[in-house]
Amino acid sequence: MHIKIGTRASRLALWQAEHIQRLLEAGGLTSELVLIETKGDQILDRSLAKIGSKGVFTQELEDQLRAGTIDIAVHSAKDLQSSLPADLGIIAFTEREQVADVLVSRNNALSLTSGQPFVIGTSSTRRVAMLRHYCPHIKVVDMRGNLQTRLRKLDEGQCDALLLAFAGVHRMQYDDLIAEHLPVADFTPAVGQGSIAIEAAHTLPLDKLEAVRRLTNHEPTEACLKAERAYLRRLEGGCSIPVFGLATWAGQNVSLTGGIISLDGTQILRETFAGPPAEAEQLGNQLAEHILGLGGAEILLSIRANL
Ligand SMILES: NCc1[nH]cc(CCC(=O)O)c1CC(=O)O
Repeated sequence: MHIKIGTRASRLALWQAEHIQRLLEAGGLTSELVLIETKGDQILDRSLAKIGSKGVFTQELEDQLRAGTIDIAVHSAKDLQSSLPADLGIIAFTEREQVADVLVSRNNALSLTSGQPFVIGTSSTRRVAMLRHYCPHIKVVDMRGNLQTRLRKLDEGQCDALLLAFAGVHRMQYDDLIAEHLPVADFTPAVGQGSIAIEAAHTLPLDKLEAVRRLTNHEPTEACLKAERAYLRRLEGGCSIPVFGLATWAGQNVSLTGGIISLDGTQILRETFAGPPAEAEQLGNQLAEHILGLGGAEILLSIRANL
């Protein structure tokens, strides 16, 4: 069996696609990569929040899934919108990498807890809001582009440090630049961070779907991501809304922590619910209802009005 894998062409996207290739190859499947450019790769002068987050890194891949020119599309789970079109679905989530955000700098002595002021480059509304909340002494500058572009801007002196997902930094082998791992209890990651999602059209032949799923899907991660994504979906948050969520597999249960933070960092809500993995999506929905009831609905309205 031969699988055509659609992927973006950034180094991180290629690492992810090649990771999937290795998993397929270990099970005796051959595959090829089809490189596809998305709007998010082309438009680099505007913030993601302004482009509109919906499908900005995924639309062109989804078009080719429908056309059948690729069998599967590989995405960072974090970049995949929480509601997929009816004719597409996620068929697998890979085992999750460490989920935390890390502080990346040429100066390994930098620390967010030391109280020393410095400048961080990030374009993530979640990270900006959390920095304002937990680290008001830190100045934040907007910084887009792929990892390599951001590191170049760091070296040009546009900032002293970046705030990034450990998963991407590690996969690109920049571990030497990690000055600090941030605690997930405060800097709760974005939904899906650290896992790779495989998307397919419902027209994908069943034998291919089953083979890909058997070789790449990690069930505990899948249950966690279902809970997180249901939470995000209920809040209708794309990746540009500062909603966060992290589920872990705890004994027999999935434990889901999720919340929302206002853009200026002044208001933050975060709660934890647990339940059986078979009801992961209900768990996400229940937590979302709870957060909305606590005042999350008002925070969400003001975020939408200000993005
Ligand atoms: N939004 C961009 C993006 N999508 C996935 C990752 C990192 C790897 C991952 O979490 O899967 C990143 C960069 C970052 O946030 O640092």
